[in-house]
Amino acid sequence: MGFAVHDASSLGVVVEFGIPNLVPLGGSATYSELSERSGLDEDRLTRILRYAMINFTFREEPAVHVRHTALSAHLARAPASCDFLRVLAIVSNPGNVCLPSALRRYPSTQSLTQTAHNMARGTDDTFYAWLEVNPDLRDNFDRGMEGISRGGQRLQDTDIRAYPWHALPEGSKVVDVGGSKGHFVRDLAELHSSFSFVVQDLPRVIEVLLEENKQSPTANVTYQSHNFFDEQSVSGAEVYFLRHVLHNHPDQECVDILKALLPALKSGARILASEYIMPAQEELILILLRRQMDLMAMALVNSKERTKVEYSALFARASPKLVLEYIYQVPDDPRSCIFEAIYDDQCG
Ligand SMILES: C[S@@+](CC[C@H](N)C(=O)[O-])C[C@H]1O[C@@H](n2cnc3c(N)ncnc32)[C@H](O)[C@@H]1O
Repeated sequence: MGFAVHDASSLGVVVEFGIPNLVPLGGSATYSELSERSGLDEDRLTRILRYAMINFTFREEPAVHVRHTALSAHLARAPASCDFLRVLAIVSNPGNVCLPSALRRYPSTQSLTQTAHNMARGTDDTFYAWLEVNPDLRDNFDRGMEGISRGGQRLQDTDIRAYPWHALPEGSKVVDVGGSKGHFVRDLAELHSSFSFVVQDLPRVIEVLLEENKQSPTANVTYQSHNFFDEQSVSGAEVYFLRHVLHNHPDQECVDILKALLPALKSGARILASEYIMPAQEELILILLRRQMDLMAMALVNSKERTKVEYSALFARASPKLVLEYIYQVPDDPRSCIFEAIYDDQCG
């Protein structure tokens, strides 16, 4: 287990150098051909791939000829999965491996700047502030968020199916707070043409989005730079959607993010928080994945994956007027759920 870091590092090299797409799906390529195509020297490439083969990623048959397995062929066919794996490899895992020394230095802190990420990168910036000043890594991260949502372990289809979007009034406004590349909102916009959508994120993300969507803008989607710790700038929307935002923050910051929404809420407005939930009991593999995500949240942002009860408590701390109405799930994804809190100005 101590060496398992190289499961991740070898997989990281495979996706970083785009090896899945360099091996023909119906044939083979030699190490020397792959070295030439990828630009990685043959000796290192061979050793990396032979390690990856132990994890059933590629196989060698006959000697020095590399072929696909089901796993490597999946990577060739699913660029979205590779985008997310690249985030793990390039952005997250340097922080993940620093967890032991970070906890030795900071054994009990909730500070966003005393994390394994800070130790790994030698920076005093929070994870997201650091991404803002590293544009290549920022782009890599944003593509990965779209990748995990479109082809990875956190499909946004779950959010589209779990919540009764059709029951919202015609012409509803939905604000996707921390919406990254707007991938969720653009899919939802296709299904609900009467709604209008605002995607909010940090300036660097929105700059890139505006540029990318210049040619073919989606009619009812707009993009806006907004720091979600500041007072919400779009008032009177029907829905404020936070997908995978709270799990990146310690409790107090989550409460601050929710409180920053309050001045914009009309009575009946909904805050929807879509998150993984830490199960009480589940299949072993699902628990492992949740535990892995939980430790990554600890390593990068001093946060945690929370149980349903812990998420519910965050709404109550933000305001007694936020009434947790319902928790939505789809039967085929017990890992994810959408918490719906409705703002009731008569409460509290
Ligand atoms: C884990 S990603 C989730 C992205 C998207 N909601 C999804 O589900 O794919 C968290 C997002 O929050 C954004 N974010 C982080 N800090 C922020 C802040 N202070 N204000 C606004 N957005 C922020 C990040 O840039 C990132 O896009």
